[in-house]
Amino acid sequence: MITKPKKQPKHGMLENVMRQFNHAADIINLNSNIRKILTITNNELIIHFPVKMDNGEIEVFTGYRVQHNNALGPYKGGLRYHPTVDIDAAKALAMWMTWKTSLAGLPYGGAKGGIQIDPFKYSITELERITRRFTYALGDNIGPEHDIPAPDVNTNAQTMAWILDTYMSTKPPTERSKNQHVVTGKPIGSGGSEGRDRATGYGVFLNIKFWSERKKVSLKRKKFIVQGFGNVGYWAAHFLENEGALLVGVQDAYGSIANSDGIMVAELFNYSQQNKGSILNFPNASAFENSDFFGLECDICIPAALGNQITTNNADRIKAFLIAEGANGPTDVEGEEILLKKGIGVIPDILCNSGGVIGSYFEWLQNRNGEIWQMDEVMAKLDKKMKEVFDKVYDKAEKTNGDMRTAAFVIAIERIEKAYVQRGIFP
Ligand SMILES: NC(=O)C1=CN([C@@H]2O[C@H](COP(=O)(O)OP(=O)(O)OC[C@H]3O[C@@H](n4cnc5c(N)ncnc54)[C@H](O)[C@@H]3O)[C@@H](O)[C@H]2O)C=CC1
Ligand SMILES: O=C(O)CCC(=O)C(=O)O
Repeated sequence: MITKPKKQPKHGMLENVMRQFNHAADIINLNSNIRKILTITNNELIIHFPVKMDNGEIEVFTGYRVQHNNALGPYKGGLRYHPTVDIDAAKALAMWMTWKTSLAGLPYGGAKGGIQIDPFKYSITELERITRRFTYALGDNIGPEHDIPAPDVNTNAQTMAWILDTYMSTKPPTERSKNQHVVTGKPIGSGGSEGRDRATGYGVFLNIKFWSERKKVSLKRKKFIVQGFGNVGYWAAHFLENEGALLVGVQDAYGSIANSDGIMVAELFNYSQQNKGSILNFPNASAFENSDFFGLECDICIPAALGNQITTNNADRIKAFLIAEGANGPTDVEGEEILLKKGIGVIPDILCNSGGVIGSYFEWLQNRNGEIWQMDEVMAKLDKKMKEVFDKVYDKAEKTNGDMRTAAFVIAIERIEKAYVQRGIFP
């Protein structure tokens, strides 16, 4: 069994998102001044901050927050704790957030950030101090009506609760309760919303379902594989299994497992919870080489881990008829060209994983309005919104005889372009 963490992908996401943007901008002949604005990020913050470790030593960490564009509303996007977080990764991920929130019709711009850290090397008390010091250092560069972080890779509701508490403690007592929506993805008891935990994975599932309905394909007994069995991968697998599909392969940071007869999602989840979040050595599946993962026999493939996973190295070996991008930027431009040539459907990240930020928007609205929505209400609203956005993208791709990513980018960019033009900046 493979026991060492996998080699992480090289950075290249910034180049990827820029190529995706420029391709769509060329197609719509985007106003050159607006293109200039959207090509750069508004603000880039790099923070070096010291934290006392459990052994009394000081360690200095590097955190990032990049705010790409806020033409449509406050900056919005997650915080990632991972060794690959750097300024280029944060810029790329912030840009994808701008296109995602615009495509979803939300009143938000795009941002992203995080800390360059392997969180598994630190104790929970150290992670709390690191998060609090980072929040303190960010100061009013975040804020409920300015820039609203949320969970991403290796951050969760607990991380958001620490950020909320630290941010609130910097405000006068009379202001504190007005700041609950400075982060989303909080625990339910601290202003979090029902359904936000599953919103991204549920959105991935819905996109697969809507796509299959359009193609008149049943999901019953369809085999699927998932890369990344964290928040997004687990919930997407859970909902797909409920629909009758069969999980046959999983890869996480530690290794790959497969069983062509099916892996029970709940069993694997319970196992990974007791195994420090890893699927390694799961008894009801066999381990195999990481490099063979995307070549597994299956119908649907869900990359739900990091960027640049489907590339020229493996795209031609993919057997699935559909790629549903749970992760941000999992497919690079050349990889996608190969997939499209092979006739494989690709539901692009800015559509496929947008259930998360839509769920965050619902949380933010509840906090702002002093409301508490029930789970069924949240899920019904998410369903409705995802269907609207999916239909827009699918119809546009069909009408223009193009791919869904280009269609999604065109819709997203045109909405921002319209906002700039309406304000009279670019007559
Ligand atoms: N959490 C959210 O609401 C949203 C997350 N996303 C994107 O979904 C992806 C996954 O995020 P989460 O599930 O929240 O993170 P997570 O931290 O909950 O889970 C990440 C999973 O990926 C695995 N992983 C890490 N490195 C890997 C590698 N090199 N190869 C294979 N697996 C690897 C981990 O072992 C873990 O199972 C990221 O790209 C994130 O940006 C997108 C929209 C919203
Ligand atoms: O929920 C949010 O605000 C953003 C989640 C996120 O980081 C993403 O969609 O990539």
